[in-house]
Amino acid sequence: MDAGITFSGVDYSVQGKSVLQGVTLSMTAARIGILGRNGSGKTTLLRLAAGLLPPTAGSVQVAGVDPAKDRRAMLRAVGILFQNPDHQIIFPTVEEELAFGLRQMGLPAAVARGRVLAMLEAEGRSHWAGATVAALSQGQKQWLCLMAILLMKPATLLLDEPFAALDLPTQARLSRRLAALPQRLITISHSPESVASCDQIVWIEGGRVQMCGAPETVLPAFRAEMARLGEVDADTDLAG
Ligand SMILES: Nc1ncnc2c1ncn2[C@@H]1O[C@H](COP(=O)(O)OP(=O)(O)OP(=O)(O)O)[C@@H](O)[C@H]1O
Repeated sequence: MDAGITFSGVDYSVQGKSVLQGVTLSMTAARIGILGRNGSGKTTLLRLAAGLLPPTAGSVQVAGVDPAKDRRAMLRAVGILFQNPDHQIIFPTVEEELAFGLRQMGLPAAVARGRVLAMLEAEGRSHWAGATVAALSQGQKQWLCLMAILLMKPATLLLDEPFAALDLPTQARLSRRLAALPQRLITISHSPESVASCDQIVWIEGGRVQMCGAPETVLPAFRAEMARLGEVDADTDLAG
């Protein structure tokens, strides 16, 4: 595996609001889970790691490269799956959407098309090639976005709640498929169960790293804190 993703003293503010403060992290393990409550800053962290946002202060490095400065290098380095596929999909048909990343990487149209059709066939979904994206359900759109990323074979996959819109059999299939991938996976979740098999857990709270380490250390502390907060009959502590 490569040198991973490092954050050094990263702050991120938007519209005068401080979203992340002093984040210093080294994400080098093969399977990394990012846990935290709603609004804690998880998605922002992922977007910084993908170079979609530049830090307000500090620096982010992906395999030694600033992801916000070298977008082309990032196509091979990281692929990001957004929580909402509607924020990701650009093209009207499945085939065009799947081919887009490959075309950006410089592949000729005929080669990109061949890879897209081969993947659809391997997935038993050849009939989807000309289908309009608007005709797909949310779960099917999420699957489409994941396939688009897998076609590009990035070294690290950044997954923002990848199971949120999927039914249980599809979740199980996707879990098996993700588990078998050779790439580094960084997965956001609210649920400690879904990241229990990761090698490294990053717990974000209020825009800061609350804890980072092995699941045996971080998950009991996270569960205890969530249980404590659940006892408190108020949501005034929720970031907003
Ligand atoms: N563009 C923006 N403008 C204003 N506030 C923002 C913006 N982006 C993020 N925030 C704020 O930053 C905080 C963290 O947002 P973020 O989406 O990173 O949280 P999250 O941990 O991924 O939440 P969730 O689990 O609910 O998806 C939230 O309070 C959010 O309102």
